[in-house]
Amino acid sequence: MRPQTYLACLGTRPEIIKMAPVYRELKALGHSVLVLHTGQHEAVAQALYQFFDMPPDINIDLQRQSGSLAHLSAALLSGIDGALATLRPDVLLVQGDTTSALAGALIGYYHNLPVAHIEAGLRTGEREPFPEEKNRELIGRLSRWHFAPTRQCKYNLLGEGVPLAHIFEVGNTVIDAALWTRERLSTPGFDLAAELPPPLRQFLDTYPQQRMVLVTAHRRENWGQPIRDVAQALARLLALQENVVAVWPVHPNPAVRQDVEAIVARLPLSVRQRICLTEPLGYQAMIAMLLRCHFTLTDSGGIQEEASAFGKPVLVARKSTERQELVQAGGAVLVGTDVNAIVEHGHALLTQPALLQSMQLRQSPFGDGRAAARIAAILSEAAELEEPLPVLDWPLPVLRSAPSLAVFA
Ligand SMILES: CC(=O)N[C@@H]1[C@@H](OP(=O)(O)OP(=O)(O)OC[C@H]2O[C@@H](n3ccc(=O)[nH]c3=O)[C@H](O)[C@@H]2O)O[C@H](CO)[C@@H](O)[C@@H]1O
Repeated sequence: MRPQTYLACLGTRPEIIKMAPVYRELKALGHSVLVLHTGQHEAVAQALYQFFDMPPDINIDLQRQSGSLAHLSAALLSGIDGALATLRPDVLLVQGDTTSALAGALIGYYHNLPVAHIEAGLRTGEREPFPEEKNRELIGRLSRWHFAPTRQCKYNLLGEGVPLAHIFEVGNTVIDAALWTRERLSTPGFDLAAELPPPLRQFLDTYPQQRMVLVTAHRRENWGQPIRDVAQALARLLALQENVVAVWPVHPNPAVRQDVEAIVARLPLSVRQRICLTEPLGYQAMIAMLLRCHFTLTDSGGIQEEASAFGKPVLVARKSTERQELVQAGGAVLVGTDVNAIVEHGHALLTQPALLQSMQLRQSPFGDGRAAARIAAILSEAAELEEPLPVLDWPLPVLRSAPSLAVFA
């Protein structure tokens, strides 16, 4: 084996969760893996790095002057560029569709480094999710290895001209992370109560038997009225079902938090007391809540994937999804943020056991928990064969002579 140095460039909660299994597997094969934390999600990041035993080697001091994506991108580009001045990794690893991942891939390209894209090929084919859809398309144009979680993702990449030899269908590393974490929850001596924020602990003690709906909402396109509608729908659902409670880890974004809190504060006590709005949860607590819930109502990508690994039905609070596999397998319904649609589907899941059962998948369409091991093996094998590792050798086809316009008709 020829040991390589990999640089994982990442900065948000879901990237840390999804990169951790790859970090672990590459290290287990004897490679060196450096971690560059971009600082995009500061509040929750350090606890996650600690949980996954993946300490950052470099932290960018990200000065955010505003909420603007342009400022964020500019700061990330110069921060990652600066960090690379002192490092010479063989391969740059990026994950998913964040602004950190796009900036990392672009800087990799500027520095002539081969880029490996983990979770490649997800597409809605629409403008939304904004800006993630465009981020992942662009990362696709900059990457040497495309680690597609599903067959559909592989087809999406083939349709964009990525050569088959560069695409590897491996599953999603989030399933690895979720199954690993579930195992830790059952380690003798593990104290879940210590991982829960005290108000949530108290809430679960008050409602030990009640069916629980786990809610999250944070997508940019849902800010404002759509998230308020999700909160209204939840309130109506709980008003219809007295024996049901909800846990909602509210995204730290002040706009999201204020909206949700204001709506819940105005509800009658009989409903309000059955909704636990909590701060963002640590990963073990989050996995425990997923295992405990009846179903989840979410606009999060990672939660859809994790829920499928645990056989939990998902109501997807979005207009479009890049995770059609779950809808097609019957594990999720795309309900959007329409109040009536959410109430109708939520009520059906709470009152029709056969429907609930039909949505409890036995197998996740997103993988079997071995995605990271496959990724590490593929990268190691490439390092054996190629000297030096090629950066990008799949140029788009260029038309050398003007074709007749009929070709485009
Ligand atoms: C458009 C889209 O779908 N894009 C996705 C987006 O990520 P997302 O939508 O999945 O983002 P979030 O919902 O923030 O994170 C989810 C993770 O956080 C855990 N969690 C959540 C709440 C909490 O209180 N405590 C926690 O621990 C949770 O279990 C889960 O693992 O970016 C990723 C990175 O590139 C992409 O991979 C991915 O396609």
